[in-house]
Amino acid sequence: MSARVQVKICGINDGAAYDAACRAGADYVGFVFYPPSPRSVTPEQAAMLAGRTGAGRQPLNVGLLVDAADAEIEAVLEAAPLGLLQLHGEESPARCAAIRDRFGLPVMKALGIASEADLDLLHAYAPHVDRFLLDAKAPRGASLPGGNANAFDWSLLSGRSIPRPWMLAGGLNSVNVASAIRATGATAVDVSSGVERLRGVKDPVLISSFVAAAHAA
Ligand SMILES: O=C(O)c1ccccc1NCC(=O)[C@H](O)[C@H](O)COP(=O)(O)O
Repeated sequence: MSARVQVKICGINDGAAYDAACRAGADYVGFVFYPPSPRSVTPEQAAMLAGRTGAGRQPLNVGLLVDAADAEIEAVLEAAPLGLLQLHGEESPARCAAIRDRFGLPVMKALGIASEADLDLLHAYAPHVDRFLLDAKAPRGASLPGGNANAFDWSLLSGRSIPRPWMLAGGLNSVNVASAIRATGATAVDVSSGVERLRGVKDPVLISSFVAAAHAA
């Protein structure tokens, strides 16, 4: 029997969503430390959310940063108990390595995938990161580098060996997540827009149905 697919709910910014993710059995929750995002939280808000107990298992807290300077990462880590840093900007392999060394936390590099050429980058990053998050590229003119509800061509991943553990992201929801898992062989999935009622507002019912659909796949 194959292991259950892991689930990350990204962009948690209120207690009801955090509790719903815990109750549903999400493995990871993502806190967005990027003020232009409607999902953004302060380090103190993330700490409050991560400190909630009583709604089931505690997921691993993931801090999402976009081209953050060391001082910003330091300020986040002083307040928020994170277990994984998701780098979602233009961080180079060397910058990923420097962040991993300096802060002593595992690093997950997000890569936008639109073509085979984007997958070639995996090899440059692999020695310097612990995981990949394979996401759609932001559409031209998008205000955010991620969390845009668009999917990439999953067939690009079929038969590919990815040189680190990885999560599939981009335009997933409870209706398409099983097909996405079948098409790509993903063993972990990440969602943000697909569990929102309005942009930036998570819906506990959608969180629960997404996790159930991923686990049933
Ligand atoms: O979600 C954001 O607001 C965000 C802001 C800046 C950089 C990345 C961001 N989100 C990245 C994520 O991890 C999303 O979960 C991933 O892109 C999938 O998003 P969606 O297609 O909306 O499910």
